[in-house]
Amino acid sequence: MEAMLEHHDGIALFTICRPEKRNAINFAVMEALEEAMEQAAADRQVKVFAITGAGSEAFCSGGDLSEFGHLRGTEARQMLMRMGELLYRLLTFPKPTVALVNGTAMGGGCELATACDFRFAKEGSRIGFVQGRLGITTGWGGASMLFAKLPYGRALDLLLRAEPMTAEAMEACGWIDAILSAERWHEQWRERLAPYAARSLSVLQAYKAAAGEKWRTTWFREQFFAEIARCAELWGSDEHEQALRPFLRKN
Ligand SMILES: CCC(=O)SCCNC(=O)CCNC(=O)[C@H](O)C(C)(C)COP(=O)(O)OP(=O)(O)OC[C@H]1O[C@@H](n2cnc3c(N)ncnc32)[C@H](O)[C@@H]1OP(=O)(O)O
Repeated sequence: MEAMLEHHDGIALFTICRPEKRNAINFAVMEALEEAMEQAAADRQVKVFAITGAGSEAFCSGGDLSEFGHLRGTEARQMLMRMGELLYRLLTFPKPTVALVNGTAMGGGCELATACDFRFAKEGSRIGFVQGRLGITTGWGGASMLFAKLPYGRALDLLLRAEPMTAEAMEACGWIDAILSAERWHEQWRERLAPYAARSLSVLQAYKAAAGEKWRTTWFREQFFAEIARCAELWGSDEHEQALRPFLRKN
């Protein structure tokens, strides 16, 4: 089982279940995420959609490099567009969404979390938009979302540094909404989400409809998918191939 969907007190919790790969996203996880979002959007008992990773090490290490690292040309572009479409759907989801960052988040794992309305991180988590060190850019719309959600200089700094940051640094720049205790992680994120789940579905959906206007403009959509197309160009570059070589040799 690559992922699962559980329900707790009005919260639909989607868990990526690949701890041995630090919860990297492969095609099976994409499919499971698509199904989970469809179910959670349609289920009137669900008030909040949350995403986390299995195990105690990682939230999500981004795209599965052993599955995606060999993709070239059209195949790479299709993979990036597919996940980009899913993250755009998550960004415009009709109910509040939360990334429960329970450990390391790297690359596309940070893009996944950025697409959510809120990001709560377990203390000690390391978070990095590391794509720039791999000869690529964010390829799932992450930069477009980041520029819209953080002050311009903070967003650009994270992307250009392309290095793992502490949870404290990510909270200071506004990406993390709250750092929660490692010992009381499950209890604390439930406490944080309970007030949202206590609101009526019609109120939640009305606020999300208002929030969604910003993302549905032609300008934003074009920027979001142009970013993905640019990453697809870089995916086949020598710089990216060289950066992945040590990883692909090992896997
Ligand atoms: C789509 C575009 C993108 O997402 S580009 C960004 C892709 N992601 C990355 O570059 C992150 C690569 N991974 C790492 O830096 C580290 O594994 C992190 C996440 C920091 C975790 O470190 P650590 O806890 O020490 O674990 P580790 O490196 O020993 O890894 C454990 C096993 O998991 C695997 N793994 C990890 N990340 C990925 C990944 N993205 N795709 C596929 N496999 C991954 C490692 O290869 C390792 O496997 P094994 O135990 O050696 O077989």
